[in-house]
This record gives sequence, structure tokens and C-alpha cells, in this order.
Amino acid sequence: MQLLLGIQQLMASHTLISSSSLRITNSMPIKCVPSSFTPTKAFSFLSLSLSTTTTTIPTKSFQVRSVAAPTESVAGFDDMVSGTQRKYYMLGGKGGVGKTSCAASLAVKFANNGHPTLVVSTDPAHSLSDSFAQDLTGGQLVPVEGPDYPLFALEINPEKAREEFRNATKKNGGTGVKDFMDGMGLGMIVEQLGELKLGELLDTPPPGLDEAIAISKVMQFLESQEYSMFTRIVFDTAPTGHTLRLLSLPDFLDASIGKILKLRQKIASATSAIKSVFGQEETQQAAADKLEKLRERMIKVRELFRDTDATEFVIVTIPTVMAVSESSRLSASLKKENVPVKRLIVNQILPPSASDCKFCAMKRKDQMRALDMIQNDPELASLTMIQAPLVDVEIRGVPALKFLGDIIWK
Ligand SMILES: Nc1ncnc2c1ncn2[C@@H]1O[C@H](COP(=O)(O)OP(=O)(O)OP(=O)(O)O)[C@@H](O)[C@H]1O
Repeated sequence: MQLLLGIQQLMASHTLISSSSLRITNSMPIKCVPSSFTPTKAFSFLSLSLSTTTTTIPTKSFQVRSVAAPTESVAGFDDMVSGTQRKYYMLGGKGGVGKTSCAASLAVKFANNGHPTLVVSTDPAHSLSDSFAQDLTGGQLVPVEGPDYPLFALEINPEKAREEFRNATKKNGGTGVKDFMDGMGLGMIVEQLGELKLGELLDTPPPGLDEAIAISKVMQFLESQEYSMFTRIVFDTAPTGHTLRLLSLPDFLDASIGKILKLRQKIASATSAIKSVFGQEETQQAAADKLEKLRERMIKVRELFRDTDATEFVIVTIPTVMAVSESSRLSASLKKENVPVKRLIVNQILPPSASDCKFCAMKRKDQMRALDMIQNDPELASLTMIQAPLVDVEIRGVPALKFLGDIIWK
């Protein structure tokens, strides 16, 4: 009820804050919060003021300007929604900025516009269930209730996926092989395998590995008929650090697995007779096939990331210096890796207020500084900036996500 109230109130103010090109000024006649407030109360208070004020809003004083100066204009939601060929959207950024909320809102909007949509979480923290306020756990396709057309969610369990990977590679590069090879005087080959650092990778996997394997798992799913219906796939990715490592992983794993497979082929003839005696040949072959499949999928993941026709990476940030700095680094890395990035969502911007209290005035000033920083950042200034307001209640459930989606995706 409270959520609906907040949403209705925000809808009333929607015309004031929804445009990506609107500048938020302090000229609107909205009361500010009393000095003894908590942040949560403060924003409820703001929206309450929005709904109860009877003063005419001086729209003239509400300046319109382009906050970011995109070098090339980026088509809006009409373009994102057009066509039935499959498109992938990956949303990423610093932890807690609103990646899941933005990804879920985009998925709802696609589904409401007629696209059978899949939203996938590769973030080990998994907040899709919380965001949709529905149980979407289990690592399987789960239908999301609410949108007009089919929307399914998939929360990949990176732990489970990594375990499968570990089991497959252990048979080739793990201790079982080492003992076996040592016994045959072929220990130096194992040393060569050691140089590939695959064992190290599996014992202390870098955070991006989970993500890479999770996405590889998604690719595996997507090869199946069951998934062919989806024309839009939205990824809610793990925080920035994971994403950056993920980008370099397909190349690394591709090279490592490639070398392992080559080495394996080299020794295959020398050891096949012995292996057949020990009855291990079949298992080895099965493991090698699994590795080869993983490698093929890694190549597909790498290609997918760079496919400008099918993929777009959307950076989500908040107006703070720290988040903007991180977004700038993320944007630079994505560009370096040739991953298509066009849009930057600046989430949680303070809604307009006529008479800010000290706290709100400071906060607003701080946010404006961060927005200016974006304008002057060589990596971010060229992206199309989408501003999303800080809403007075948590965004949970399909109606709330639809509301947020209508503000962000235009
Ligand atoms: N514009 C907004 N107004 C108000 N609350 C918001 C807004 N955007 C996100 N939130 C809230 O902020 C919290 C974090 O959002 P979300 O889970 O989407 O972030 P995230 O970047 O995916 O986090 P994580 O990195 O932990 O996965 C949630 O409680 C969400 O409801």
C-alpha cells in the first residue's frame, strides 16, 4: 500500500523528473524535511509534499538542458525494442548502485512490449528474487508473474557451475593426472601444465571466474531449444571488479584450455596403451570433450561481448565521486575490450525540492558535483546519460519495476 502510494505520488511528479535531459533545479515549491529526520522518512516526506502541495509549479523556471553531451545520438527504447532478432543487454556497475533494479525494470519493459524475455543473474549475491518479490531461485527457468508477455528469470549458481568445471578439468590437469603421469615418467608435462596456472586458478579462483563460468553456463542453456523463444536477454551482472576480470577471462581460458588440449593430444599416443590397461581412456576422453565444449563456449561468450548488433553493455552508477570514478574506469576497460557501451544510468538522483534543509542542500550539491564530473569525464561524457530519481521506497515487485522502467527506458 505504502509502495503504491509512493509510486502514485511519484507518478504525479513524473513529468518533472522523468526526462533524461531535465536539469533538476531547486525552484520547485516543495517543502523540505524538518531538521530531525531519518533519510527514509525524508523521502516519504518529499513525495508527500509533492502530492499535497496546491501551489502551481512554475514550469518556466524548470530548465531543460542536455546533461551529457553525446558525441553521437543514441536511439532510445524504440530502437531497443524493435526487431525480433535476439538482443542481449548487460547491466553492470559498482555494488549497490541499482544494477538489479535497472535490469529487472528493463526486462519487465521488454516483456510488456511483446518480447518473450529472459532476465539472468550472474551476481553471486542474487537479488533478482528480492527485486521481483518472487522466489526465482533454483538455477532453473522460473516464470515471473505480472508482465503482459512471458518473462522468465534464471539465477545461475556460480558455485555449482564452478564445481562442474573443476571436476572436468581435474581429470586433465589435476592431481589425478599428475600422479598418473609421474608414474609414467612424464612429470615434466605436468610441470608444463602447471605453468598454465590452471590449477592455481581452480584452487583460488578469481572472482571473475565464477562470472565467466556462469555466463558460459547461460550459453549452454541458450543452445537448447527450450530457450529459443527468448528475443531479449537481460543480464544482471556482478559488481565492476568481477566484470572487468570476466572480460579478460575468455581469452585466458581459451588459451589455457587450448594448450591443455594440445598437450593432451601429444601424450595421447604415448599413453593410450597404458591408459586402456588402467581403464581410464574413456574418462579422459569425456573430460577432454567437456573441456573442448567449455572452450567453444568461451569463444562464443567473447564474441557475444563484442557483437555491436546484438549486445549492449549499460553502465549503472550513482551521483557520487567514487561511483563516477569507478564507472569511468569500467567504461575505459569496456572500450579497450571493444564491448559496445552507449548508455550510462545515473540512479538515485535526489528529486527536486523548493527549500532544501541543510542535509538535502549538501547532498544535492554533492550530486551536482558528481554530475558535472560525468560531463567532464573523457570516458563518460560521450555516453547518453539517463537520470533516474531516488524513490522514497524500495523498488520491489513488478508494478514498481514497471514504474521505474518507464522513467529510465524511453
Ligand atoms: N532509484 C532508486 N530509488 C530508491 N531505491 C532504489 C533505487 N534504485 C535502487 N534502489 C534500491 O537500492 C537497493 C540496491 O539496489 P539493487 O539491488 O538494484 O542494486 P545492485 O547494484 O544490483 O546491488 P548489488 O551490487 O548488491 O547486486 C535496493 O534496495 C533497491 O530497491
